[in-house]
Amino acid sequence: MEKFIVKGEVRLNGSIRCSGAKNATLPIMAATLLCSGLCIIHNVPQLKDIKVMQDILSLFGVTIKREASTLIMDTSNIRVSDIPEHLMREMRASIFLMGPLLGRFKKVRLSYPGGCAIGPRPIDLHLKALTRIGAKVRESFGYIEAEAEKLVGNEIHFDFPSVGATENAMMAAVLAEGTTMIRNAAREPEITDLQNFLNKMGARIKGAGTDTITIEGVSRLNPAEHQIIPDRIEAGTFLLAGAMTRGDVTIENISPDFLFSVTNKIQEIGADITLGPNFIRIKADEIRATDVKTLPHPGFPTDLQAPILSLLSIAKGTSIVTETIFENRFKHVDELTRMGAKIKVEGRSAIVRGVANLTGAVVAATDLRAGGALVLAALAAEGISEIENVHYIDRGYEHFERKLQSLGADILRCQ
Ligand SMILES: CC(=O)N[C@H]1[C@@H](OP(=O)(O)OP(=O)(O)OC[C@H]2O[C@@H](n3ccc(=O)[nH]c3=O)[C@H](O)[C@@H]2O)O[C@H](CO)[C@@H](O)[C@@H]1O
Ligand SMILES: C=C(OP(=O)(O)O)C(=O)O
Repeated sequence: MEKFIVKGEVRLNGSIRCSGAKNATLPIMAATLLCSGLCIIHNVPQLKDIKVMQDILSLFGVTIKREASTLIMDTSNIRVSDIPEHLMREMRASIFLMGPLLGRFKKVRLSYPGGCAIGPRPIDLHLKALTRIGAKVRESFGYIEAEAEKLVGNEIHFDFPSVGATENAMMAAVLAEGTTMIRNAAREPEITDLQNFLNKMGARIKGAGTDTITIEGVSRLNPAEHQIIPDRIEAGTFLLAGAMTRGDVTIENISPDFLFSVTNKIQEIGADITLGPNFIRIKADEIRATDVKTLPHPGFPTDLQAPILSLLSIAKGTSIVTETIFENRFKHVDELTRMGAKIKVEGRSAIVRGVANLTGAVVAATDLRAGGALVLAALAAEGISEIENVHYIDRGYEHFERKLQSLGADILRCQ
């Protein structure tokens, strides 16, 4: 198992280029199953989750070639297939296969998706949405089967704006007869990216980015070429790394619009933020405590809760971080405590008493963003830290240590 060795207390300095967004790429890759022909997807990050999606799609007869950050995906010879349970379990995003397969073949059978252990992650909203447009869903022996003679547009109202359920509903409804309206839809930028890709394929979707999405069904979709949006979570993590090390870091190739909730928070705690048309720069010195509550977009993203908790652990004063999206997303707290952080979890909140210094320790990533958060803590800590379970970090941060090294960090990957 690989680990990172980090020597802390180096101020990060310089600029990095933001990679393409994992959470936009995964549903878009799944959406290529909706057409027959050659789709070209640019700005695809090299990540473990993307490789798993490639493996799953190749079972369906999709041939995929990577040229640098471009995927050339040929869906001309798709066949229906089962997805082995071990691949479904690899990541949450395997559930994205459901919408497109149902849309295209009117039938899908798969087991429950896996993914990071950050609390229960039911798929009831996905299934309800598919049922609303005519699918009959059966769940038995750990498998879900959905089929429909035809899919028919309808109103879907989500009790909660689930990102994945909104995306699955969009991908199933594009080939339905008539119009589907999704209310209380999630508003994340990745949903707008999916809408843009599907529309390039010939879909008629509008409203992504708002809480109401309208999909006028069409009879077929064509292959398309698309550029994935930048990864706002990666950008946010590097901004927080800049603040954590009292550094001066510029993230290039990122639209500040994606990150207002994060840049506002960072300003609130005393760092200087410069927003450009296509970049964000952070300069930080002393950091003050603040309260943070995760919310669906445009609120503060849950995927940056762990990284900002690391930062607040060395802020001046006491902060309260409340996680409202996932029930069990504070596993990094025990590890941060080993590094000298003073954090107490009470229900859905973490009370963080800022300390002057963290100290290096051997810690283990418990999930993707928890792993990112521990690296951030190690960058600021006195002495040397070892971060185990790097495979979680590789799920979602492209060339993480290389990018940090380019900013001056002393970080090495080893066995
Ligand atoms: C691949 C991907 O894009 N992952 C992101 C996506 O995950 P994901 O799509 O899984 O997140 P959701 O928005 O669906 O989940 C949010 C909340 O809704 C609940 N829920 C969801 C679906 C459902 O059928 N029933 C239900 O109760 C979940 O348990 C969770 O408490 O959005 C999350 C919230 O921004 C991010 O943290 C993940 O990085
Ligand atoms: C939780 C995440 O991803 P997933 O939904 O794929 O588990 C994440 O990207 O932080």
